[in-house]
Amino acid sequence: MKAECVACGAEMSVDQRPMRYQCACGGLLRIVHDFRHVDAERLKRVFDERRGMRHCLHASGVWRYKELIAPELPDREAVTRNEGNTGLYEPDAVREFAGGIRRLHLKAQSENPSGSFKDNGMAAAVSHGRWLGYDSFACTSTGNTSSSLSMYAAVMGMQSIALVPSSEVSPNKVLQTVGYGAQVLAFDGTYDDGIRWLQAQAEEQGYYVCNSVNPLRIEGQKSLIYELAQDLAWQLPDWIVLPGGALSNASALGQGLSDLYTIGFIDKLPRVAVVQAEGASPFHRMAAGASKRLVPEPKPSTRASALNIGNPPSWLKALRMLELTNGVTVAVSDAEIMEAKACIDRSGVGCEPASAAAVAGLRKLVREGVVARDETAACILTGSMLKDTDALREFHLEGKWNAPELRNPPRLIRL
Ligand SMILES: N[C@@H](CCOP(=O)(O)O)C(=O)O
Repeated sequence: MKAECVACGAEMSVDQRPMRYQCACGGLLRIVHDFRHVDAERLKRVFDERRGMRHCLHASGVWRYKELIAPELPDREAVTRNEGNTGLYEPDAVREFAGGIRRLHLKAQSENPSGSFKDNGMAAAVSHGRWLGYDSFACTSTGNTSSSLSMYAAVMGMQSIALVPSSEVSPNKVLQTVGYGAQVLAFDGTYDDGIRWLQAQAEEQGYYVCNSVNPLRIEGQKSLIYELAQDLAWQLPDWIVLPGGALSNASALGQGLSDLYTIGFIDKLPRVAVVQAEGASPFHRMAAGASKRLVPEPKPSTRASALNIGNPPSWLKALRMLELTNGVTVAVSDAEIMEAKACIDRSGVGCEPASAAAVAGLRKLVREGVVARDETAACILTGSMLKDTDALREFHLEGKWNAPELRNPPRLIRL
């Protein structure tokens, strides 16, 4: 597989150990494909046929698109838990909440087997790591990446190591990671500190790193936009709106949209909006400011714990995506996030707080007139409602946050 540095353009291979995550200049890598001979119409038919399949590699919502993700990877090395194939919903209440735009879809990546969007990318990363001969897989995580990694490591019968901040993470996610059998190492600090440690130690420890600094994670994750496009008969909405923490989804969207456009699957690029939490918004501050270099936030803090990241490694990839799609960024408060979450939960779709940032951000962009009421959008829901049950308790039982009309505490009765 050929990779290219996103900062300086240097080319290298990622076909042998030690796995490379960065160029000598410090830039992250992206996988480069040669799509010149791809027949778009034939592939669309193949992807449609695979959509109806069950119990085989191509039934996966990632490996359905294997030709565009990792054509060189032998099929026998591809690991799957039937990831992808997630639901697409149009709840009217959420559309109204978001400002009453013409059409709003929610793509529930939360319906992945470990309950978050990470599975799309993780399926590709662990498969690649196993192909290279690794048997120890590591990540640092606020809990979704670690749950996903430990699930796949368990499926492969291999070891996983998860560095997890000792505070401001959801216990549900940590317990899920423990349950799948990872060795969890708790530390004082944030995701950013964990990434620094892995960058320095992984090779010496023999770990294959499964965070989104790994270009294969991004390759797998781009299947999200392939699947959404296929869901919608290859007609994407005017806007794709997604939360931004480590910015892996923003990067994957850039890669996936560029593929779809280059190959000719779509003839128009949607605009993309990246929504950050106010307490952890270095990317938004950079995009809104004059300098195009990310200034890390030393003490990120948001209730949407999956977004609690001050130094997102993929910021340059995400910036390129904004340039490609004429995209925008916006920041929303924790109260706005929790209100949007209550509305999404009440619609029957449900999500974790970080996901709700997408809908809160869309609402703000409609209010500001950036998104017009006659436009269409899809919001990406990244994690399941059960990923953070403390958030439900705080909102419904403890009366935290606003929007009392959405509160629904149980009533005590005497039988
Ligand atoms: N919220 C994430 C942060 C890790 O991001 P990654 O994209 O580097 O895996 C998590 O679930 O840990």
